[in-house]
Formats: sequence, structure tokens, C-alpha cells
Amino acid sequence: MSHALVLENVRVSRGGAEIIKGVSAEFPAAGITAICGPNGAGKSTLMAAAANLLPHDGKTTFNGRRPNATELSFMPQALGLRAQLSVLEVVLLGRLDKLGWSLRPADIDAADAAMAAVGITEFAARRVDTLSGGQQQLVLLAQRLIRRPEILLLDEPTSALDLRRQLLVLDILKTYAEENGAVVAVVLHDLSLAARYSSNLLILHEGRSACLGHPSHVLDEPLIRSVYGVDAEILFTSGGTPVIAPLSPSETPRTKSLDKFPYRQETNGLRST
Ligand SMILES: Nc1ncnc2c1ncn2[C@@H]1O[C@H](COP(=O)(O)OP(=O)(O)OP(=O)(O)O)[C@@H](O)[C@H]1O
Repeated sequence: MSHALVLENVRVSRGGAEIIKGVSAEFPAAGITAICGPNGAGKSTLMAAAANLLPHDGKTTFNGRRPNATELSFMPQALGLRAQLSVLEVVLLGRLDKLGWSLRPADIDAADAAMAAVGITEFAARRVDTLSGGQQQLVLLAQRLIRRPEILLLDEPTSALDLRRQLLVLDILKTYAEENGAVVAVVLHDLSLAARYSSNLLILHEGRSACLGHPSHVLDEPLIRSVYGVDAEILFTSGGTPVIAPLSPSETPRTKSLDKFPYRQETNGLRST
């Protein structure tokens, strides 16, 4: 696993309107690409097209050809799971194409490991339709992880999660990408999480790419203002973690508890001191 997913001039039309208006981007292996942008910018549409689930113009290639179903796994935005199956059964469905009439110990072990990683072992025997939205999101992530895809595309995988689990999931995805040389692309609304975890940031605005590159190189306050229509400050905690702080018009443009640094002038990744 070490190839990039390459999108070339991707265009998607729905309901008679062009939603994605010619997006070209490379999602490198061994890191997270974050896809951000306002509501309706086209993030889900682009991701579904990249997963080849929507008709589109342009090309999506991996290793010079269209990725196949065993290489690519897509996790859509959270929808309530209504299946009358146990959590373990739902996770095992991630290996449906490999399952036989009897379960192999390796499949059970993989499911156990994935459930443990995302912290849902205690729910293994519970019916999935009795879980909360966040717990179901973790079940679906475990299901995708046991496929061990070379390309993992996830549409808002942290939308239903609490603070600790948002970090847990993004840590898992970053490690998965780095250890396996996999392409991981994640739609996120939280720019702080995107700046913290991604090595590649695509911001979509009205169906077009507003920026693409390492967050420390492309994310700045004028860009946030022009794309989101809000003033924001890019700050760093004492531990060097970037925080994108949006300001309401009534707020003074300084947050005193955090230091502010010239984010774009950093050339060696995100500031770490
Ligand atoms: N089936 C459809 N028919 C017509 N228009 C659609 C369809 N699905 C999505 N759209 C439109 O396409 C645009 C992009 O939608 P999309 O869901 O990709 O946005 P998004 O950036 O993921 O938004 P959000 O952050 O709200 O999830 C929106 O204006 C939406 O109304």
C-alpha cells in the first residue's frame, strides 16, 4: 500500500445542477487527507464520486487505474442502523466477501481487535439497533477497519462522537494510514481536528477546491473568512496543537489563554514547540 488516490477534473451533476465543478486533487498514502468546507459545498458528493458511488465526469485513479471494491472502503455519513444483528455480526460483515459457511478464527480475531481498538468490546453481543448514534458510528468504523482497505474514505466519521472519541478515532485512522501506507480521506467540519490530524487539507467551496496542501501551508485566516464568512484566529496551545477559533462579530479578536503564531510562515509542518 503506498499509492495516492488521484482525482482529475471530477465533475458531478445532480438534479440538473452541477455540484462538483471540476475538482482535481491527490490524496497521498500514509496520511490523512481532510476534506472540509461549508454545508452544501459538495464534500459528501465528492467523496461518493471518489468512491465511484455516483456517476461523474473526470477520473479517479489509484495506481493508474480505477480502484476496485476490495481496495476501497467508503463509510457514509451516519445513518441510524436498524439491522436486527449483533454488533459482532455487523463488524464481521466488513469481511463479507471473505466469509464462508463457518467463521475462521482469523475473522473473529480481526473483529475482536477492531472492536477493542474503537472501544466497543462491551457491546459485542448487543443488537446494533439498540446502540446510541455515536456507538453505531464506532461499529461502522470497526466494520470498515477489518476490511483493511488500501483506500479508506469516511464521511464525517466523528460527527456523533464525544471529545475523547473524536481524538481516539482520528488517532486510529492516522496510525492505520501510516502503518499500512493507506490512503485515508475524512470529511470533517472541525478545522482544528483537520489541522491537527491531516497532512493534506482540501477545502471545498461551492463545488470547487479553495485550497489543497498541508494545513500549515494552506490554512489561514483570510481563507477561512472568504470560505466560511467568519473571522477566525489560528492559535496554538502550549503543547503546539493548532486551534482554529471562530469569532462572533461581538468578540474581541484575541483569545488570551492561547498564544498566536504566524501559522503560514511555518515551513516544517505544524508548529510543535
Ligand atoms: N440528490 C440530490 N439532488 C440534487 N441536489 C443534491 C442532491 N444531493 C445533494 N445535492 C446538493 O448538492 C450540494 C452538495 O451537497 P453535499 O451533501 O455534497 O454537501 P456537503 O458539503 O457534504 O454538505 P454538509 O456539510 O451539509 O454535509 C447541496 O447543495 C445539496 O443540496
